[in-house]
Amino acid sequence: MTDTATEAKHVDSEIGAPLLEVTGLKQHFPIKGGVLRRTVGAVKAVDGVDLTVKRGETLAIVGESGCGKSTTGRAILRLLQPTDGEVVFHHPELGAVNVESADNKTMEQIRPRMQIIFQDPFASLDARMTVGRVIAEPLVINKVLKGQALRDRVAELLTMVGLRPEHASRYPHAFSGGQRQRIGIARAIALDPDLIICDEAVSALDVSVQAQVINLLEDLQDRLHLTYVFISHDLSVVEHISDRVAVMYVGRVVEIGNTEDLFYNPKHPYTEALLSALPQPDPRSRTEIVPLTGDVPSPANPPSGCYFHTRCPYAKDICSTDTPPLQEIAGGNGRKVACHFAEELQLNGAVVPSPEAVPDASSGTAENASDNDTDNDTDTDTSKAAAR
Ligand SMILES: Nc1ncnc2c1ncn2[C@@H]1O[C@H](COP(=O)(O)OP(=O)(O)OP(=O)(O)O)[C@@H](O)[C@H]1O
Repeated sequence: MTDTATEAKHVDSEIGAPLLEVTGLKQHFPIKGGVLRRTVGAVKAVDGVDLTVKRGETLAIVGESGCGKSTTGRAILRLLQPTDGEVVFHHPELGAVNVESADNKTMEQIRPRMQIIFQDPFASLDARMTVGRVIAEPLVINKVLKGQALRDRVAELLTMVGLRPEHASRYPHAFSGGQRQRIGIARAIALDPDLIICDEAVSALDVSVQAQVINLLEDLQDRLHLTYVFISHDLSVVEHISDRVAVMYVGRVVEIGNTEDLFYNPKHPYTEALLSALPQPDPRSRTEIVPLTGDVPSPANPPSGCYFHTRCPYAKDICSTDTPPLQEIAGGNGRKVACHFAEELQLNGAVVPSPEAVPDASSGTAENASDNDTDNDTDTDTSKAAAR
């Protein structure tokens, strides 16, 4: 399929319509104990997540380590079989499909449309595969192309991510971190997906390379009408890339809303605490830091009521007994918050670095970014060798 055909394929799809609707999603992992290895409990990694992802948008999922971001991503794609809940994917031809209960034939049709990019795209791949084979594999497995047409498509994909067709014959270890992530992106877009889950996709990269890869993701989103779920612990990156943000705490979404609203006017005390730890461009503008005292509760044994009450500076009696539902707040521009006092609390937002403060990645376009990666990446020697 040519690049132009890829772009045209999505023209009829309505930007802004729901692409993914997640309701009550749970992913519990059994805890085994005793000599008989009986199930004695469960790690409630994801414990009732509700969110909607609109076609064409970037929804970020943020939260401290262990709050269930990655597990949510994997359960959405059914890389894990969800314990409970619904994941409805709006397939361009099949319409609304329940992913969690779809049969094998339907899954074969859905899987190509939902892809994932990991922090290390090669961790689960055979290091002896050439870059060309890595990118071609999904096209081969799904019997989409073969022979010269396959080689042409791989060359096209390499060019689309800012690499060169001749890179197809090289091995992943010869590339820098930024280039390896570009290869992972080429593989993810090979089947012309609707949705890509980016799981800490730029977290391991040097900051300037990170900006170039983000630019590439944004460029591809425009060209291919992609929808992203962007899982990250880095709020500066999230502020730059996302249209909306879901904040997770111990397996649940506690706040979800438009990025700007949520960053400058948070409504959940946990969001306020996360934002107050952000570096601020002007120290005079620093708002009071809300310290996150204590540890994140174990998802195997979460507290009663609101899971955040044990660390919340505003907690009252009701918070330890009653679980606040995630619900839309009045005049909140569609914002949903799971806090008994969401409409009463006056919380501090963040003064985050403006997009200008993110290193200029304007030179990181598809044409020349591979060279910039090699210039800026820490893995300079091997990447320069690969570029030669
Ligand atoms: N296969 C598993 N078996 C048991 N527990 C698991 C499994 N996978 C994840 N967990 C637990 O589920 C919880 C959520 O993990 P998850 O990786 O989804 O969090 P996260 O927010 O993505 O964190 P990080 O940013 O550190 O990756 C953690 O307590 C983790 O230890």
